[in-house]
Order: sequence, then structure tokens, then C-alpha cells
Amino acid sequence: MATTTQEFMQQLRSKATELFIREEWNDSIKTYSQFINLCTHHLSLPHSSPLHLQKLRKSLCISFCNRAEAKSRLRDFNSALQDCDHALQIDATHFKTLVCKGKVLLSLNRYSMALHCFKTALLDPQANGNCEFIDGYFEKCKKFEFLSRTGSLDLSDWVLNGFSAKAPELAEFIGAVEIRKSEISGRGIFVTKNIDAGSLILVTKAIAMERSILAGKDLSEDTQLVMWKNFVDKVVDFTRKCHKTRNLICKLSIGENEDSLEVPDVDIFRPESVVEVNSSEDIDVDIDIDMVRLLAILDVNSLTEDAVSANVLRKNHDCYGVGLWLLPSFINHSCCPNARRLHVGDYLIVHASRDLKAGEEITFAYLDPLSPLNKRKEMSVTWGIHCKCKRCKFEGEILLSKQEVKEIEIGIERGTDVGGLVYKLEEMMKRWKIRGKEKGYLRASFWSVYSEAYGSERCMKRWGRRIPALDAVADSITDVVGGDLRVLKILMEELKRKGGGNSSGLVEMEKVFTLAREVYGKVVKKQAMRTLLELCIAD
Ligand SMILES: C[S@@+](CC[C@H](N)C(=O)[O-])C[C@H]1O[C@@H](n2cnc3c(N)ncnc32)[C@H](O)[C@@H]1O
Repeated sequence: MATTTQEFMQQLRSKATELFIREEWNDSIKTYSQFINLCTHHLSLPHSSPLHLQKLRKSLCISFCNRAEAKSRLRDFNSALQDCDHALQIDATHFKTLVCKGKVLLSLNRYSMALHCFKTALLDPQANGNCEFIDGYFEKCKKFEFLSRTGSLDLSDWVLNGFSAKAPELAEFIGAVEIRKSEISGRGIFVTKNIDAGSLILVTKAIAMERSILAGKDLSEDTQLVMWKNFVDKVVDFTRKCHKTRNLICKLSIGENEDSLEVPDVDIFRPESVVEVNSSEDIDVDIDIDMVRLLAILDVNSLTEDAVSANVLRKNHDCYGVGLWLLPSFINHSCCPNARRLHVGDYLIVHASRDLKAGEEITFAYLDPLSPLNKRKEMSVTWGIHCKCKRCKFEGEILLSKQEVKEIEIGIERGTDVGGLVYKLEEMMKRWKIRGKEKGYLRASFWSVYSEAYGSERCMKRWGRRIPALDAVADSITDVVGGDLRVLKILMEELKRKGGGNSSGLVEMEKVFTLAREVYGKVVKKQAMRTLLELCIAD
């Protein structure tokens, strides 16, 4: 190689290193790229001495490694991973690259592969001076790998500290589920084995999230627009950086012709999956995602933190977030939902809010399940859905055939004594032999009058003996709509009023804990659940 070329390459490398040290990531990537191109070219030329070739290969390995580090600082993890692989092709045990690849894989939630990188790096003599630092990563990977295999999450410490530290980083987890054609609409997620109420089903990190401060008010239209625009920009940015994610996003529904949509294998959503995801519409890797389609996908699938089926764990409740989570996007709506979600930072934890039988479809409540049929129908227009569940069918028939139900609705509008309305509804159900789940449907629909009645001492003095006990109503509602925060709150208030110290209080306390697990999922130990209830119910 001519001396001038050698000098130029040396200059390029020094400049790239300098930019790298100064943390000017974009410029350092550009300069390393120039150097890498030149170096690769020279390696392909004949007549180089073995020593020279060895030197070039070493420089190339270090440059790939540093460019990977710079890319990972810019959160371009997939491209960083490619660079790590190029470096490791040159030197399979290159210490710095192994550490960089481990960190990148950890960011991509590929825990077992990351673990392998750190394990190999620890064998290198260079690890001696960095043992503590690599051990830290190694332990983190081990913990996450276990979590992603078992889904056994414990947020107790964070909750006991009053959510004071940053939201904990979690591992992605996919429980015993599959995606199948759904009788509700299009595709849905189904459990493949029996699951207890409270058990975790999915833990998924958002593709993108955007939050806005509420400051005690509703968001103005302008703020909402800015928030939505920022959110869309983040999703677009992600799709540019990761083609696998872009192809997975393209598998989501746009809310039309759902029954003709392909049913993807759940495994392609696993972070560890390296299978290239072919989209049904072969998308050119270098062309941006079709914006009209993306906007429709986001409209149908993005989730907000203020939904009825969601709980948010954080100190400051004065903000509100919107995000896109891939696998949870396949969960359909039911007016008798069996799952809820918990937001922890950018993670979404989906858990069973009732016991689930193998083969059952997992459903969220997009619409408030503690509201009457007419309200639910009104709200379903926003979602563009026409719910045909058993509950809607039953309530539709009842509304047509039983005048008393309409009278109760009119009574609510006119502000009639709530105790009287509960009494009337219960008497009607007795007379028409409405029992079991159907009784639960109507009680859930008229929850507003039940909760007001149980919450008023005056009302309970007057009607208490003639209407069913709160816990019986709570049980029958929970049986059809799963754990609900509002039911939990009113049970807790009653427990507080009664003092909760005697033996019957202990039984009631156990009931509250059971319901709390259905509402929040099994994410904390009992002592921390007490704190969680104090922190959240106080809101
Ligand atoms: C988040 S996606 C749910 C997964 C979707 N079924 C799929 O195949 O990708 C939301 C869309 O599913 C459909 N959907 C969900 N629940 C429904 C229900 N109970 N009745 C009718 N359509 C429903 C609606 O088209 C809605 O816009």
C-alpha cells in the first residue's frame, strides 16, 4: 500500500477515534465508515504481506467495534449488532466487542444471547480489571433471562419505596399463549393452559411511548395533537431502525377485513427470535412504511394509560401516556373481560383478572364494563366495533322485554334515590329468575347505583336490610367482569369503616387481597400489596 494511502487511513482512524472519545457519535460513525470501506478494499487487494494484512484486520475489528458502540449510544441497536458480528468474524474473542454486543443484546431483550457474550468476555484476561462491571451485566442478564422464562416478577421493593426511584427495567415475557382466529373479530390471543387470576400473561416493552403532563386538567386539543405527532414520529423512527419491528407492525390490524388477516405465529414476537419476519406484502427494506397505513394501525392498536382496564404504577399521576405494544395489540375487547394491564415505565404487563381455562381468549375491556348497554354502545362507536358478546345480547333482550330496566335507567337520569333503584332491580331479578352470570351482567351495568348506595351511610340505614350485602354484589360482578379497581376501592372503604380488626375483618381483608391481585396482578408480595393499595387507592 502506498505510504500516502497508509497515512490517509491512519489519519482517518485517529480522527474517528478522537470523535468517538469526544462522544460525537454521528461524526465518529461517518468517519469510521470511511475507514472501514477503505480498509475492506485494501484487504481484498493481492500482494499484501501477512503482517500488513494482520494489522489491517486488527484495525478493522476495532473500528467495527467502536462504530457499534457509537451506534448503540444512538440507540440504533440492530445496526450496532451487525457491526459487532463483523468485528467478531475477524476476532471471535475480541473482548471489547463481546462486551458491546452483550450490552446491545440486553437492550434488545435477547437475554440468553447477551448472557453468552458476557460469559465469554469474563474468560478473557482483560476481564480482570473490569470484573465488577461485567459481573454486574452478567447478573442482570441472568435475572432477566429467568424473568423472561418464568414471568415471575417482583416489584415489591420499588412499591415499598413509594415508586421513588426510576421505574424498574423489566424483562419481556410471553406466557402460555398463542394467536388464533377469534370468534370476536379477526385474530385474538388465547391461553394454552389454565391460568390463575393475577398470573402474568405478557410483559412487553413499548415500541414507542409519549407522555404529557395533565396538571390537573384535561389535555387541550393542541397538546393532544402534539403528543400524537411525537408518538407517530417515534414509531416511524423505530421502523426505520429495525426492519423486523416494521414488519411486525405491518401485521397489526387497520380495523377492516379482519377475518381475512393472516394469523402470525406468536414466536415471531419473542425478542430472542431471530427469524426474519416476512410480511404478507413484501416490503422493500429501504422504503419507509406507508404513512396512511401506519396511522390506521396506530389508531386501532395504540393503548392509553388512562383506559378502564389499565393501572399505572408511578409516583406522579399528573401525566398520561400513549404507546404501541406489539403482542398486546392482538387482544380483543369483551364486555366480560378477563385480563387487565399494568403500566410500569414503558412496559406493559398483561395479567389474568379472572381464572382462565386453557383455550380461552384473553380480552380487555376497551369500553367501561361497569356501564349500561346503551353507554357501552355509544362508546363502541369511537372504537368502530359492534360488540356481539353474550352480555350485550342478553342485555339487549332484557331492555326490549322488561319495562322495569328502562324505568331504572330513567330513575338514574332523574336522580331517584339509589337505594330504591337497587332494591327495584334486585326485586325484578328475583321475579324474573335472573341468576348467576346474568345477574352479574345487570349488577355490573348498574354499578353506579350500587356503589353510590353502599357509599352512603344514610342510604344504607334506610335500605341496608332490603338490598344484598356489598361483598355478594362485588363477587357476582367480579365473576363476570374480573377484578375492577372501583369495586376494590369500595370494598376497602367498607373494611376501613368497619375497623377490620376482628376475625370477620380478617376474612374480608383476605378478600380485598384476592381482588387486589386480580386488579394489579401478582407483581408484589403481600406486605408490598398493602403499600400499593395505600398508594393507589389514595389517588
Ligand atoms: C387491537 S385490535 C384487536 C386484534 C384484532 N382483532 C386483529 O385481528 O388484529 C382492535 C380491533 O379488533 C376488532 N375488535 C376487537 N374487539 C372487538 C369486538 N368485541 N367486537 C368487534 N370487533 C372487535 C376491531 O376491529 C378493533 O378495531
